[in-house]
Amino acid sequence: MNALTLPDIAAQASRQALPLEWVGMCGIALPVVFDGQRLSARADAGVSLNDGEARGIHMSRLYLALEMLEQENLTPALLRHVLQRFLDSHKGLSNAAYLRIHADLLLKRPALISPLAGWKSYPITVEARFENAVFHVELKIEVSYSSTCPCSAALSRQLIQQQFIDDFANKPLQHADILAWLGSSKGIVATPHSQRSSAQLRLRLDDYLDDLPLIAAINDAEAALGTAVQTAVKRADEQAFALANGQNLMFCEDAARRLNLALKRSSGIKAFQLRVVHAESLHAHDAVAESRWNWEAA
Ligand SMILES: Nc1nc2c(ncn2[C@@H]2O[C@H](COP(=O)(O)OP(=O)(O)OP(=O)(O)O)[C@@H](O)[C@H]2O)c(=O)[nH]1
Repeated sequence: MNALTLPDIAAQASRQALPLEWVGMCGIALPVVFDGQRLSARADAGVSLNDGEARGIHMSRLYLALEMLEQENLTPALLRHVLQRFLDSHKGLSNAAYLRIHADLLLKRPALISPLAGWKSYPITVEARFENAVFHVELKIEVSYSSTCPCSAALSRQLIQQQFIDDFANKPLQHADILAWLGSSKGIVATPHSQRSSAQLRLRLDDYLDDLPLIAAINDAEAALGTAVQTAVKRADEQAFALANGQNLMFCEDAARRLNLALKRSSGIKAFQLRVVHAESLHAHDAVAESRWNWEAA
């Protein structure tokens, strides 16, 4: 059999000599390891194509470099190695390398009162880039929480007062009657609206971190928000959640401000952008607030 040489189109000269900012593959399936968990991930891997004369990059070389992520814990150092391999395998063609990893991180969360626990899924993206010999890592994290509208709560309280006036006007106030009234539907004639809400965090990390502060950032964000969505829930937990929401009324502006203050204190973060989305049950549209810190400077 004749040994034919395989045609290599990527090695041809480009008809239009033009550099490209990003060339690569998106949506590559691969397992990654983080905090002892094997996560099912999707990767976007790319390099710049600075040599405008070259027809194409070598996709397979980027793909094969991703093997490094299969066994080793995902750290800034590992991401840097992968990006360095992207560049080493594209000498003369590329001077910037990019990697985005999308996955869902599962964390076990205890119930508020009962001795139960359940898993919660957090969509994360780890984004690393090597540009002009400088290495950067960013994290994107989504955290779900519950928010109860403070305005709606005040309006509901007013209606409850009005109902109290209607039911007890010109009557002697008896403790037992009031207690029974409070336990009836008239005692809560109006309820404030609450919604499942989402905080989308984009965190630029300090240089030379040993680990990705994903779990710490999630924990700090949930502590600041106060009413993270729950996993396993018995009635005692639901009651505690109702109380927590009643003590934690917030507009989207409140949520954004709280997160801003908490993330400034969170370690390993040198800049951030955040966006909170309250998927309103009052409206068919969302209430949204955004905040950033050090973003342009970092
Ligand atoms: N550059 C480029 N390659 C593509 C594209 N779509 C598919 N490929 C394929 O990706 C495959 C791998 O490309 P290379 O990494 O250059 O493969 P190779 O030449 O066998 O590997 P090397 O010898 O390391 O260069 C090739 O078969 C390409 O046809 C595209 O849009 N651009």
